[in-house]
Amino acid sequence: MNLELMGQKAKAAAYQLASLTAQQKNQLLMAIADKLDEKAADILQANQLDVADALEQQLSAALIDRLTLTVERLADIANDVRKVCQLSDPIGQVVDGGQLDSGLKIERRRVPLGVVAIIYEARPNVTIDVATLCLKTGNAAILRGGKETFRTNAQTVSVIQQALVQQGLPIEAVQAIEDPDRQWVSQLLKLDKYVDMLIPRGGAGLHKLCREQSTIPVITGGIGVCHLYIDEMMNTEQAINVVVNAKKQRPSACNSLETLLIHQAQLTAFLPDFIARMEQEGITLHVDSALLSHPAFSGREYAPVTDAAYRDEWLSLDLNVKAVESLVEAVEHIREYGTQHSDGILTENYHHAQVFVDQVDSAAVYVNASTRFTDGGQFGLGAEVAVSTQKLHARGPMGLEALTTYKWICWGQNTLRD
Ligand SMILES: NC(=O)C1=CN([C@@H]2O[C@H](COP(=O)(O)OP(=O)(O)OC[C@H]3O[C@@H](n4cnc5c(N)ncnc54)[C@H](OP(=O)(O)O)[C@@H]3O)[C@@H](O)[C@H]2O)C=CC1
Ligand SMILES: N[C@@H](CCC(=O)OP(=O)(O)O)C(=O)O
Repeated sequence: MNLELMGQKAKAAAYQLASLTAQQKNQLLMAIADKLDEKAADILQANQLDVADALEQQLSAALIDRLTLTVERLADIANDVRKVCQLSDPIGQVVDGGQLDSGLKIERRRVPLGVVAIIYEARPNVTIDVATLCLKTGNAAILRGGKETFRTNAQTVSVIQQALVQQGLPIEAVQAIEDPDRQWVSQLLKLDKYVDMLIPRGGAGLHKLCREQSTIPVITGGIGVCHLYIDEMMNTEQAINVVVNAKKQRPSACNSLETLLIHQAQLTAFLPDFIARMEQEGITLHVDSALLSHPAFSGREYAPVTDAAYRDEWLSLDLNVKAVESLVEAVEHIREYGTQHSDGILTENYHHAQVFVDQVDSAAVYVNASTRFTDGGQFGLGAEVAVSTQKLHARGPMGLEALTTYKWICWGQNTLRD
């Protein structure tokens, strides 16, 4: 494998993609979706081998859940590609502009970034989501997925490349680093001559590596230590339903709930029903040591939460619980232990909701809703390339617009500056 050559070819492909019409790009995406359906058996077979290896290595349940494709999941992925077709193409949109006194007519026009590289977890849908969003925005992509999903990714990338060929486009528009050796990741980080944006999706080690070694501008898709705060003014039953959804709907995802903060005025009314429901749902509570003495917890064994557990994701049916004296204390806890991903308040008080929204510095802040909504599909973006946990140049679920930049186009009539 020659990464320099890969970069060169990706750049050349990107120039070609940049001048495709919306119709041509949509045709390509439809071809990818149809090929995914056609090749479903091959993809699922490769995935079964990846999953079998992961099971043999006794990898975590969260990793295996992310890695696993089913007939339904694969059909959903293909349908998501079709949904991206239906979105309007941001490329070529004139953001603003006008006629200047000098006579120049200027336009600020949306254009592709060029080449986007993504390092991501062992989650096969990401390969398709990222590739289709990049192609729809006229960007070439270099993909480096998690080592546990290399067989599945080889199949899905091949499907994408077959669709590219069918549409008369260069296969280098979507390339994958197929060798799992991490030395290629280190080399990729230095390809600034060809790669315009790097998106590392994953944990702290990956982000540190990219921050320290990448010569390419980086947008981080970071871990989600997500919180819900139950305010003193909140209906107990509704709050419990939201907590169950945020924790249980897909615990392996980065936007699932890890820590529940409860206003102390709610404890007596809330805890008995809450504890019973958690038992019923199979959710294991990890209780703050200061809260363990509450009578609602007596007669049962609970492990106290460690500081480290507050700072990390469970990604399983485990949940930290802590009482706070005020909204201010809840916000302070989230500032200290959160990862600026997704955090929410459950309240019937509009003013409290506003304070929370203003004071919590996360990519997605929720009022009376589950944190599980932080997702490009759910936000109406079709899909996502990552959930950015930084502020520049994109934040939260990154859809089509996040894969564009703009250009100033200046139309003159042999116009000269005075
Ligand atoms: N906000 C977002 O968009 C996303 C957030 N996440 C968060 O990240 C968490 C961790 O996920 P996980 O899969 O464990 O992530 P990892 O950081 O372990 O792995 C993600 C990718 O980075 C690579 N990688 C990690 N460390 C290095 C390194 N030192 N050198 C080279 N490559 C490296 C991995 O390669 P290899 O295969 O060799 O291990 C893999 O391809 C999730 O729980 C989730 O919260 C995950 C995805 C999206
Ligand atoms: N946005 C996605 C989760 C984001 C994601 O892919 O990250 P992860 O679950 O950590 O691999 C969803 O809601 O399913």
